[in-house]
Amino acid sequence: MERIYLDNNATTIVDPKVFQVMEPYFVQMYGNPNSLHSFGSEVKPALAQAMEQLYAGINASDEDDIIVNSCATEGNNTVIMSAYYDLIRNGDKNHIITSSVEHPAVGETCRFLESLGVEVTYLPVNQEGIVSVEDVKAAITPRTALASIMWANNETGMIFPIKEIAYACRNRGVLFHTDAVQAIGKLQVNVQDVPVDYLTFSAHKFHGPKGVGGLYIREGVPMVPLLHGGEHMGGLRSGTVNVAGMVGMGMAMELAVENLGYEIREVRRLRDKLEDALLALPDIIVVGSRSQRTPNTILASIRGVEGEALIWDLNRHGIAVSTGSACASESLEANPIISAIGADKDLAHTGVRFSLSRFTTEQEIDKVIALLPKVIGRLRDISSTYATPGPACQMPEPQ
Ligand SMILES: Cc1ncc(COP(=O)(O)O)c(CNc2co[nH]c2=O)c1O
Repeated sequence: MERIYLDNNATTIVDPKVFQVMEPYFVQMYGNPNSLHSFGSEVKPALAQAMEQLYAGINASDEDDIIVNSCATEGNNTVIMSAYYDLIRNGDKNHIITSSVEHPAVGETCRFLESLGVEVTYLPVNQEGIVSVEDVKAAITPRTALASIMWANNETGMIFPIKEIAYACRNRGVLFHTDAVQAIGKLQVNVQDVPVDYLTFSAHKFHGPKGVGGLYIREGVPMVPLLHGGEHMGGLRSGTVNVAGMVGMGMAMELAVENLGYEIREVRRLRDKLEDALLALPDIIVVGSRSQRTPNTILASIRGVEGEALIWDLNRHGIAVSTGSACASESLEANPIISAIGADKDLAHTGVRFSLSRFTTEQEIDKVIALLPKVIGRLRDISSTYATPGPACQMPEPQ
């Protein structure tokens, strides 16, 4: 059976060009870059080039740092724990600001710090699923150590006003971190234009390998390492460098920037084609306006159809989608994002996320469009809660 992959916000295929540059560092040039002999020294030029690609990809200046780690979960933990060690445990701060729709790598790390006595403000989102910069400003106190707000949400694709939030934090002397995992390769990320202090990303979200990520640290801002035990990454992240992974991530970053125009035009066109077909069916809503959304993502709520049921039915036809972050895929709980925007309980159990990539083809989208009415119709026919097409789905009234 031909399979169609529409879960790119969970992970992406490694671009063949990325795999090609990685391969030699598994079986030919496999030395440890810290070794003094030729096996170690021969890999250094590739690491230097990869670092240049990462700096160029987010327009970082030479004075800034980018540390290569294992993933965005590690990067998010590193930033938040650094704020705790440096500013809260050893300083006079005791407050962190984040949003109620962050990836668990931020949300659960903040909850862990609450167990250590840190005060955390979880900002709400509006019915579009977006955090307001006014809410960030209002939440800042003299004891706020850090604000951490994602650039784009992994379930809805909604893009947050990060430039405004970054300036609001800078003007009030608060360090600002953004989780840019769902932004790299989908919108322009320029740290000269957007004054973030920390920024995290993960290679497997933009056609690089799993198990390698990056943490950007602006010159002069504090960083207490999470991992100790060696001088790797200037002592900011100990552990033998994942040479092949770093080389692959550098190339993936270069290609992500190179293909941004295609993503914004062509991937968006295919996403809109699929979204239009979904909205032509009765009792379906999509979270958030397209103009405020990453070009590849649709979070749809399909009245009368449990999200998991639709996933399994589509999976039987070879189509891969998800109810949201893979981390939550096993749970049958209401989709927290749809709940957060104020939609009713029934809708919150019917969320399904479609996320495309530059490798998605028009033929694949056409096949999914042809199949959806049958799959949704079958599930509604056997649903105990869905009788006939209800009133056109209304987004909840603004509170
Ligand atoms: C915004 C965001 N931050 C952090 C992470 C964690 O990245 P990792 O540490 O490299 O895994 C993810 C992964 N998000 C998803 C993983 O599966 N479905 C998702 O939406 C994410 O979307």
